[in-house]
Amino acid sequence: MEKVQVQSSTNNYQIIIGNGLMKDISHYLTKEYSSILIITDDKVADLYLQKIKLGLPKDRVFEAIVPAGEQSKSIDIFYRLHTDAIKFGLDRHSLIIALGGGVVGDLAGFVASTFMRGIDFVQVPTTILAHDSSVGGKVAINHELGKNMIGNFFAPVSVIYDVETLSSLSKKEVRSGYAEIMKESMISDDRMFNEIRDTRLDRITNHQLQKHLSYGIEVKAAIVQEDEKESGVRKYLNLGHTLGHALEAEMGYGKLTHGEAVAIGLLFSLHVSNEIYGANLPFQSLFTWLKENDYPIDITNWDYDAVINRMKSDKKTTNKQIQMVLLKEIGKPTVEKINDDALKTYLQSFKGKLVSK
Ligand SMILES: NC(=O)c1ccc[n+]([C@@H]2O[C@H](COP(=O)([O-])OP(=O)(O)OC[C@H]3O[C@@H](n4cnc5c(N)ncnc54)[C@H](O)[C@@H]3O)[C@@H](O)[C@H]2O)c1
Ligand SMILES: O=C(O)C(=O)C[C@@H](O)[C@H](O)[C@H](O)COP(=O)(O)O
Ligand SMILES: [Zn+2]
Repeated sequence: MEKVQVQSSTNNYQIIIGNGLMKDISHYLTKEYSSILIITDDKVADLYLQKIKLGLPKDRVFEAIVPAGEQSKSIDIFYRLHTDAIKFGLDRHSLIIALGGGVVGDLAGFVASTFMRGIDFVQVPTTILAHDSSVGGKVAINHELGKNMIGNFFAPVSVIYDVETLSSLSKKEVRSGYAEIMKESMISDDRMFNEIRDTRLDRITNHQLQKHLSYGIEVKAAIVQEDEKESGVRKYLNLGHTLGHALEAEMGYGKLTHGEAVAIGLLFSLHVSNEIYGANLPFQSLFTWLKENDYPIDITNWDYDAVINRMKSDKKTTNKQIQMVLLKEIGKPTVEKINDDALKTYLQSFKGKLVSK
């Protein structure tokens, strides 16, 4: 078992990573609660809801199950969960458990942050991607016009990461989660970037996965501890997301997974970095890794103006000026303002590069 401590402005919480933690979840709760609401999605419920309930007191536990997928990060489902919480009689001494991937974590965390102006919540991540989403307290739902536009910074009281659950993930979800690990390596360490790039996701061992997850969590925890509300270095965790989020919204939530969209964004960030800084970042090498691991990178049908318009609703935008996280080198992130004309040129040359390869 591994423990990582994170200091936030409201509380100090632990990320506990290990095998088989879920069935003993009560051991890891730091207080007695008047009642507990488990929020999960229908796929995760089939796999793990009974298991987690075995470790909780029977008389005070309620459950709310939402449809699996990005579309559940919606205002309607958010409202329905508040209705459930009121009807179940939750009070200010109740706990919400977010059991699932990043969708459930972001959604349930936002419900917890707003129910009676905020009650405790625990993240119980079940995807690789959720090593990122469960840490750092960004909670949100989507607006039709933009990703995570309605949300909050609200730290969990703990993160209990039972990595045994990861064995039931599909290849698509492994791929999606690894895009964020790739991101964390790109903003922090050339050696780790090379190691991930040399990893074939269909042949990954448990040992490799746990090493990469621990690495990703350490990078994320250190950054959010230094800059919780994203006034500085936390922006680097947004590498690949200015384009990634625009694509998720433009294609329709759920068409591309978050990680698949971020993966395209990561490649684009290398392209723009090479163009702007005259750098020699490993565009070809990342492109090859993405193709070898079956990331969907078909960009032939993009409407550039629509994509640029979506990029403007990114939360880093100031005075309608898009800002992208770029790299001077692997491990040396920067933030750069980019005007719309330049962005269109970069998108066109990016497409040209992908088509010619
Ligand atoms: N708050 C943050 O800091 C942060 C960081 C990164 C991503 N995110 C958000 O996270 C979301 C993506 O998270 P995600 O990729 O985990 O998506 P997800 O929660 O939709 O999970 C992906 C799919 O895997 C299924 N699943 C979950 N656990 C499983 C398991 N153990 N076995 C089998 N199937 C399982 C789910 O039912 C779902 O169908 C996006 O909305 C993104 O914006 C937030
Ligand atoms: O924690 C962060 O900060 C991140 O940027 C992590 C991202 O992987 C994540 O997708 C996050 O939700 C994006 O935040 P947003 O502020 O761009 O919506
Ligand atoms: Zn992300």
